[in-house]
Amino acid sequence: MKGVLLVNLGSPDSTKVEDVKKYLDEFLMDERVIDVPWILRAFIVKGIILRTRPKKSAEAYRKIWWDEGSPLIVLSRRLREKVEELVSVPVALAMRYGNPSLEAGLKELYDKGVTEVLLIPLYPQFAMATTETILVLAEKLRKKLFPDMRFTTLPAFYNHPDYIRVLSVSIQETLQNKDWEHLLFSYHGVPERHIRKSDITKSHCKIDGQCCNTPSPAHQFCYRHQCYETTKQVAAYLGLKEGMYSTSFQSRLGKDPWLQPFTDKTVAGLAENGTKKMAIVTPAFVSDCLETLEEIGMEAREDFLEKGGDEFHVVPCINDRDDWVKVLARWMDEWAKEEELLATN
Ligand SMILES: C=CC1=C(C)c2cc3[nH]c(cc4nc(cc5[nH]c(cc1n2)c(C)c5CCC(=O)O)C(CCC(=O)O)=C4C)c(C)c3C=C
Ligand SMILES: [Fe+2]
Ligand SMILES: [Fe+2]
Repeated sequence: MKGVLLVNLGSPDSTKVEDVKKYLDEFLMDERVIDVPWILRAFIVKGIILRTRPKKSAEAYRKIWWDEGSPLIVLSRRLREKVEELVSVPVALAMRYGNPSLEAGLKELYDKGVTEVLLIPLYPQFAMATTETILVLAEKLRKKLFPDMRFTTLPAFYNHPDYIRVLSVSIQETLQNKDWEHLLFSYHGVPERHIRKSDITKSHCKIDGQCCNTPSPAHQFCYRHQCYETTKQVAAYLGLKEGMYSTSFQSRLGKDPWLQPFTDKTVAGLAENGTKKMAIVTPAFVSDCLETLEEIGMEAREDFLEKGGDEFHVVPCINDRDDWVKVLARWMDEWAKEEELLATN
């Protein structure tokens, strides 16, 4: 029997400092997130980051937490419920870190008799720190606990026409009747090293002005290329002219070089250069979360207005929009009917 597992990043169980610490410990000790040898990672994470960050992050989570819980979890649950109503196979939900765990999600399907699983990492663009770590853990759990299960993975959908349409329409709807001079596409950042590590050609990704526009097999796993491609295709769909939009990367951590330009500097620069009305969309996130609601919706907004901007419009993530639910359900049905996944890719 077939079934689907939707997998998102995860959140702490509550906004208590100890729960945030437990979540950050599991998240940041992942070798695909902080990709240094274990001993150094343990020193950085346990010896430095976990001493101060949980308190600060817990305060940030408190500002965005909903009565039902973490926005990311609540929105992912709503997505699962809505999708399951439209498809003929069971759909479970799991988080890479925290709860409901990947193990619990697989077990839920297994207990229903599912042995053929479609894994859907809820990330439009591939990254070692997101998609890859889900697939690695899922395979580890399969081997150990569910050896008769078989997995198929939904490929990154950063350029799929259905996804581009849903994202573009969500932008159109949010910005209709609003004035804006510049639309910023802000993606979660990653260290530059992650891009080089995922380069299957070992020589393509120079992280310069050219590589992401030069066709290469490396782009199948290049987060930076995939982000720029999402921007390009949405801009084409919306008919945006050059100069009206740009791409940036947010949420950096630590001292390594991370993908640039940075969102905070870009937002400040726009205000300082006289942009009065801006809009921002965050396509690396399918569900609204700490990084969109607090970092963009609160911090970036405040900074833009303080530096002279007048209007700051935030486009919500695609969350559980009906058109997105229908697209996901169609992809699942195509897989269940053994058609080629994302055949238009
Ligand atoms: C080295 C650190 C990090 C990498 C690499 C990274 C990549 C990455 N993350 C997301 C999506 C999300 N990240 C979120 C929170 C978050 N991310 C990091 C660090 C890295 N992320 C931290 C420390 C945190 C926790 C919050 C904080 O203390 O600032 C979230 C929000 C989770 C929530 O509960 O709301 C998401 C979603 C992507 C897509 C990505 C690489 C492409
Ligand atoms: Fe992150
Ligand atoms: Fe590139």
